[in-house]
Parts: sequence; structure tokens; C-alpha cells
Amino acid sequence: MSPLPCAQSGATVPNVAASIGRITRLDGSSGAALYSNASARVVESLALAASPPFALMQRAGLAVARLGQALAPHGRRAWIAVGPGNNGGDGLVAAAALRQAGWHVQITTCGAGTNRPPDALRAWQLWQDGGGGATELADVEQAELAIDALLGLGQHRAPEGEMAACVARLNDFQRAGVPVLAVDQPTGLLGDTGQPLGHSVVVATHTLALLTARPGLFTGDGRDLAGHIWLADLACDPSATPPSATLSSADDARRGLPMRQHQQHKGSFGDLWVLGGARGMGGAAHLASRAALAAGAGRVYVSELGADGQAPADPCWPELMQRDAHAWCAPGVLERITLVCGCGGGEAVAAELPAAIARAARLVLDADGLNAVAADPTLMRALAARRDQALSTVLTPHPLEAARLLGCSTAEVQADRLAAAQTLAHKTQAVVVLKGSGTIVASPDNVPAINPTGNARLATPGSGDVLAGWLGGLWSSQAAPPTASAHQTARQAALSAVWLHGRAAEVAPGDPGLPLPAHELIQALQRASHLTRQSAR
Ligand SMILES: NC(=O)C1=CN([C@@H]2O[C@H](COP(=O)(O)OP(=O)(O)OC[C@H]3O[C@@H](n4cnc5c(N)ncnc54)[C@H](O)[C@@H]3O)[C@@H](O)[C@H]2O)[C@@H](O)CC1
Ligand SMILES: Nc1ncnc2c1ncn2[C@@H]1O[C@H](COP(=O)(O)OP(=O)(O)O)[C@@H](O)[C@H]1O
Ligand SMILES: [K+]
Repeated sequence: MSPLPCAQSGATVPNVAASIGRITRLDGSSGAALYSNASARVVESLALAASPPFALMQRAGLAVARLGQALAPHGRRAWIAVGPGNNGGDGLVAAAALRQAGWHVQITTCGAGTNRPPDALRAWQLWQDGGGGATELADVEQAELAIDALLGLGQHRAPEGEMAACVARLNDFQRAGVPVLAVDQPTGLLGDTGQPLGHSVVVATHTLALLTARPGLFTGDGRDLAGHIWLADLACDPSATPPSATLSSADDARRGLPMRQHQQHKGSFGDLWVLGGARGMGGAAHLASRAALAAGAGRVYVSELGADGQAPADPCWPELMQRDAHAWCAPGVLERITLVCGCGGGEAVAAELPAAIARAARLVLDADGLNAVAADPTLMRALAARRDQALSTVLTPHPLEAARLLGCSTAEVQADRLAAAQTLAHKTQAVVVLKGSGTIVASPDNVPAINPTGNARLATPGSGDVLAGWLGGLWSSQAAPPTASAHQTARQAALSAVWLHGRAAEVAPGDPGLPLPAHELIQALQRASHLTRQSAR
């Protein structure tokens, strides 16, 4: 987490009972506990019970004002859209604080009537006592800062009417390059899932989560709608309440990156086999095997399903060893290797799966390997039985592959990515990497993790093959610590690989507006890995 830049301490409102607490940016380096709406309500009620009346809302409003000032350091005019509940109350306290700091503040209220909850009513009085009133939307002037304090935890339907008009106005500011700060969460975005409630949704440049942050800020459409995400802890510690998810961190990435000892040799890092590359799709197997080698696997073999007889060598990576299509399942081989299976496997991979699923000690199943399991209930049962036989599995579906495995539509997977990943992890008893913006790493025994790194440069063919190979390479080179179960080692490799894969796209050279070719991603992964190790020192 990065500290707040150029935070100003000028804004004060009477009767603030304690320090406002810390404001930190959730930028992907440090993890965070994430709370669903329901668990955030539990945290909120504990915090309210432990604080003097109105204190939490004062801290929240001051935190909003403070971050707003930092986002628009030369600004003097703000517009705040104020909703009917306590989210609006936070906005009113922020309005009073900004005014006290010398800003010209306009507010527009929506949907409150006389029914504000008690804290928000007090905030309204605070604003009015200083001479504040409300401005009709048509009279809103230009501003250097716009604040969305329409709806937070309490939103249960999509904005309509005057509220939708306020949302549209906030989005006009955003399009004009004015910072738009969403209080707690962007109005119109479901905090649990990262899905918009309807068509009317705020596109914020920054979101300041209050007390706790919701998972939906980090997955689905959340990243595009929430902008840069900050957390104000309001001087409260939520840790007594179990989180619903976690945000994975650089520490998670480092835990999956073993240090090489001086006396180790290639045999210390495990053998890895890539099985895939049906006719016309050899590139997928090449990308996966190159990535596996780069990630640290000891010896990497490739069996291409599309190759007749002796498979062709990968001329640019002579370190890779080609084998014919059945060498991988010779007696004693599968039981000790890491098998990365399915990358460009086509239909041919289905015939290989019974042996792979029954015997591979460590199995990464990707792409067509997943599609074949989805189409065959016997394979699905065999997959789910692996865990009881002390065999570990990581599945790396994109949303369509996950939908096939779950027997639902892609839209249903995307509607609640956390739930879909967890359901699939329970169904298959495997570690599940549900790819896409805000990749989820779920497993039967753990709270799911959302990955904060990465960007749309990864939306390009082959980047998933590189992920599967890199993950397998990390896993292969990982000696399981005696205390951790094999399953936890698999999860650790998945968390690390996914985090680094995203970071690689962030640090790779080139135009951030263009895709990152998958073969270049391998080099970027090595750089991301190096930078991540260094940043621990
Ligand atoms: N009570 C407190 O002291 C604190 C409250 N906090 C703030 O309080 C928020 C939660 O407050 P609330 O529970 O009042 O919820 P909201 O402020 O999100 O609003 C709920 C109200 O909006 C109405 N509503 C929901 N959807 C609507 C729609 N589409 N159109 C029009 N009206 C709609 C509801 O009927 C209800 O009256 C948090 O998100 C956070 O911003 C935090 O600052 C912590 C401190
Ligand atoms: N917009 C995005 N933000 C973050 N990661 C993305 C985005 N688009 C794609 N990715 C990542 O890129 C990879 C694409 O994998 P996949 O869809 O299997 O592609 P392929 O099969 O072509 O290799 C996944 O790891 C996915 O999470
Ligand atoms: K809001």
C-alpha cells in the first residue's frame, strides 16, 4: 500500500473524536482483507458500537475531503452528488470540510426527502449550519473535483430518474478529465461481484473504500469503474470479522519464488512435461514449455499431440526436450513430474486425460484439457477424486471454460466470479484460477484471493499458455515444505504465478495501449520476478 500523496491536514470539523485513521492506496503490492456487503455491515456495526456517535461519519467525511484535496491539489471548486443515506452523509461532512478549507462547494441532493438516517441528518445540519444549501443539477458549475456520495453499501437497485441524472453528470466530469472520487464504492456497482446493477453506473477515477473494501472493486467490471482504489480505515481494525476474500500481494508472489541454493542442480527443480500442441496449435505448447523453463523447472519435456513420430525441436529454445506423444506416460514418469496439460491440445488431448488425471503427481489443466473434462462426467469424477489420492491439481479456466465445467453460461460465471470460482474449486477439489480482469484463485480450504496486478495488455492469444507454463515451472521447482500439504503448495504456486503474470504486463516495455505478444511476456515475467524479489530487501 502506498501512503497518501501530499495529504493536507487543513480540513477540520468540530468534535472529531479521534484521528481519522490511515488512508492507503491498494495498489497491488500489499494485500488486503476484502469484505462482502454482509460482512462489511458486521464490521460497520462493531465499529459504530465502539465509537462515539457521529464519529465514524466525521472520520469518513474528513478522509474523503483529504483525499479529494490530494487528487486536485490546485483545485478550489468541488461538486458533490449526495444520496439519501449515510453515503450521502459522508459526502456532506466532506462538503463541510472542503468549504472550511476554503473551497467553493456545490452539492446536489437526490432522493432524501426528510428521511435521512440519524448520522446523515446530523451531517446535513452541519452543512446547513455553515450556510450550505443544495444546487439544482442544471446550475452545477465547472469544478476541479467531483465526488460521488450517492450510494454505498445500501444500494439495492440501479439508479433511476434524478439519481441517474447525477450519475450522468459525474461521468461528464470524468470524461472531461476532472477527478471523480467515489465514496466507498462507485454508485451503480455491486460491491460483492463487480457487476453494474444496471445501465447507470459511475465511472470513477478514484474510489475511497471506508472501513473495509469490497471484492467487487477488484474483479469483473470493478477495475474499470472504480479507478485507483484507496482504503480509509477510520482508525478501526476490522480483523475480528473474517474477510470474504483477500487481495493477493507481492509477498504471495515471493512465497512462490524459491531461492536457489549454491549446491543445487537441475535435478533439484523437478521435471516438467507439457502435453498439448495439437496440429496447428504447436505454438501453445511451445509458449507453455518456454515459460516453464524460464520459471525454474529443472528439465522441461514437450510432447506435441500434433507431431507425427519424433516431435520437431523448438529452434529458438534448444534447452527444451521433445518427446513422442506417449513418452510422458511411461511407467514411473507421471508419478514424479509436473504435467502441464491441454495448452493447444485440441480434441486429441481427451484420449490422454484418463492416464494424466489418474497418475500425474502435480497437474496443471488448461484450455482443451478443461473442455474435455467438461464434456465427460467420468473424467470430472476422476478429477475430483485426485485429492483423496494425494494428487494435486490446478485448473486455469477462462470464463467460458469455467462455464462449461460448471454447466452454466459465461454470463452467469461473470455475474459472480468469486462464487463461480469457489463452486468450481469445491466441485473439482482443485485449486482454481479463474482468469480475466481480477483473476480469482480459489481452493476448497481457503478464502478466495483476487489478483490485483495485470492489465488488458494480457488480452492476447497465448498469454494463458504462458501462465499455465510459468505456474507449472514455479510449482515444479518448489520443494514442498514439510508442514504444508501438497495442496497448499499448489495454491502458493498459483497465487505467485498469477500475481507475477499480471505484474509482467505492467513492467513490460512497449505501448501500454497495445497487446503484449505472449512470447515477450516470458521475458517480462523474468523481469517482474527479479523486481519482486528485490523489492523485499
Ligand atoms: N453510519 C455511519 O456512521 C457510517 C456510514 N458509512 C457510510 O454509509 C454507507 C452506507 O449507508 P446506508 O446504509 O445509509 O446506505 P446508502 O448510503 O448506500 O443508501 C441507502 C439508501 O439509499 C436508498 N437507495 C438504494 N438504492 C437506491 C436507488 N437506486 N435510488 C434511490 N435510492 C436508493 C435506500 O432505500 C436507502 O434509503 C457506507 O457505504 C458508507 O459510505 C461509513 O462512512 C462508515 C460510517
Ligand atoms: N483485461 C485483462 N486484465 C487482466 N488480465 C487479463 C485481461 N485480459 C486477459 N487477461 C489475462 O490473460 C490471460 C489470457 O488467458 P486465455 O484467455 O487462456 O488466453 P489464451 O488461451 O489465448 O492463452 C489470463 O491469464 C487472463 O487473466
Ligand atoms: K458512492
